[in-house]
Amino acid sequence: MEITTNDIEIYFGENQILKGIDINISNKQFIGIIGPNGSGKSTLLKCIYRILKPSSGIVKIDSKSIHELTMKETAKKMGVVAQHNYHNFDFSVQDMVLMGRTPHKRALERDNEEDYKIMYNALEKVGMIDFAKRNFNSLSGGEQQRIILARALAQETESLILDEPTNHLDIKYQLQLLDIVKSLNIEVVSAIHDLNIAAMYCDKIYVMKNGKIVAYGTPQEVLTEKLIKDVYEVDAKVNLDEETGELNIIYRPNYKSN
Ligand SMILES: Nc1ncnc2c1ncn2[C@@H]1O[C@H](COP(=O)(O)OP(=O)(O)OP(=O)(O)O)[C@@H](O)[C@H]1O
Repeated sequence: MEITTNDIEIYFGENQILKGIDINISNKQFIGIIGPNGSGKSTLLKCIYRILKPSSGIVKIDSKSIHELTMKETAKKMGVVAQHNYHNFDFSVQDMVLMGRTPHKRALERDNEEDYKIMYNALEKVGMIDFAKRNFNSLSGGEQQRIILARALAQETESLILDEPTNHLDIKYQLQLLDIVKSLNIEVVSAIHDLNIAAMYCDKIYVMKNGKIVAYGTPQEVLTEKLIKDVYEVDAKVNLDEETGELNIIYRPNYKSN
């Protein structure tokens, strides 16, 4: 499946937050979106998963505008793991994950055995099976994040949209979450702050600054010392591990530069 955005612009009041964004997510690639705080990453993702309507431009799934699709059709195509998980109602963990099945069901159709199987599989996959009966709001931030991933897995979509999915996670679960996502072998687009994580998992990276895409390419092409300085105003040393071919980014704090 393919997701594209054509010349997306969005204003909040007089402020233009996205200034003509063209991106493409296809070929089962893991696409990262990086950029400083406030550069527009979440806003772009929200346009893709239909929380926001762009002021102009279109988002397409397989060359069809998403606004020609029903919400249910969209929810069969893309699952979302976003940053804020606050829920007013205190659902049980298993009910949260079963919600992922909604797009596959008719109105008022009850969850069947197959849905329960998918829910338990998803909980197993994220290592949260023992939490099935707990209340979602009683979980830690990291546990909640893994449940939200389980819900997206239960949705069995053709693509995933992730907005800082590893925010609350310790390093083990950061890697676990992204390993699970990577193993799905579907199109993924993810906003990521940690550049080393981006280097490890992304096939391609878009770099945003002030509402524009300022660079695009493989991690090795994009994550240069110059770009990190230009975009983040941070001095860094980028090493390429010859054995693994992996990038390793080390930051230089200001107090060490003087
Ligand atoms: N509903 C809104 N009304 C007004 N301004 C908004 C709204 N939503 C976002 N913004 C502004 O748009 C800009 C981009 O926000 P966005 O959340 O997309 O950035 P981001 O790159 O995801 O940042 P972060 O790395 O901090 O999560 C910010 O300056 C933010 O304050």
